[in-house]
Amino acid sequence: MSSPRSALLDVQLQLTLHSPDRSFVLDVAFAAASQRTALMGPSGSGKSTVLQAIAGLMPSARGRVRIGPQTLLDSAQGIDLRARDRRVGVVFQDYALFPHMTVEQNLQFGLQRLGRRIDADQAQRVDALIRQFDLQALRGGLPRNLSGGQRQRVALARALAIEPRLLLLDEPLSALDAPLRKRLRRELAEMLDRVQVPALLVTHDPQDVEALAQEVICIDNGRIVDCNPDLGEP
Ligand SMILES: Nc1ncnc2c1ncn2[C@@H]1O[C@H](COP(=O)(O)OP(=O)(O)OP(=O)(O)O)[C@@H](O)[C@H]1O
Repeated sequence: MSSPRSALLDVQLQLTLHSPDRSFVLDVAFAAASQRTALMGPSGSGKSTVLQAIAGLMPSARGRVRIGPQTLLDSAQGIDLRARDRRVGVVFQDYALFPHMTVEQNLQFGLQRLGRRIDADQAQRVDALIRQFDLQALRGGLPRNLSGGQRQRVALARALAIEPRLLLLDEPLSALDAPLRKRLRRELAEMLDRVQVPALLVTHDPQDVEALAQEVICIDNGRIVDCNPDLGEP
């Protein structure tokens, strides 16, 4: 498949996951031109696997991943950047904050190289994110003492600390109850507008798509499918 020149995100991935009793084959190709794209599909269809492969967390993935002009993976050309070098920020379903680290340490984590302290520019960036996401009063607190909304802000700020080329959000609202979900959906939309980093967002919820995405890609059983299949009605 050729990649449209205007694509922000150009993805073509093949991989197989094996367990003793079954295998799952993922074979997808899609391009997204929008700043915010939703990836929708039923449970088990491969959404998280796509995000992990884009982030470089699936070593067996083959194919191609480009963000604008940057190639992160091109198996035909022998390019396969390590996860750290891809500069892809991930917000996991349950936020995956490090429980023993403070808010500030969570934000610093992605910037640290083994055994080294972060430099002055990086510390400034963390400070700016703490201000931007209104986390000043919480910077020394531990994740277990934060509300769902505060955790979401920390997770997003942490993903942005690495100055990502792309943000991947894996069901960022699914851990929340309905009223909070509604409020945080709005806040997330505003935050994503503000940060101006392209985002690919996994969700099951059409309301998330409406509020957060300009384009939708649908996946089923490891394949890209038509989001609005023609039902053959007159
Ligand atoms: N090691 C493995 N061996 C075989 N199949 C696996 C393995 N790991 C995951 N799978 C399967 O891969 C498929 C895709 O999983 P994935 O987590 O990407 O789905 P998903 O669309 O994100 O689902 P959900 O919406 O429930 O989070 C699932 O059917 C899952 O059972």
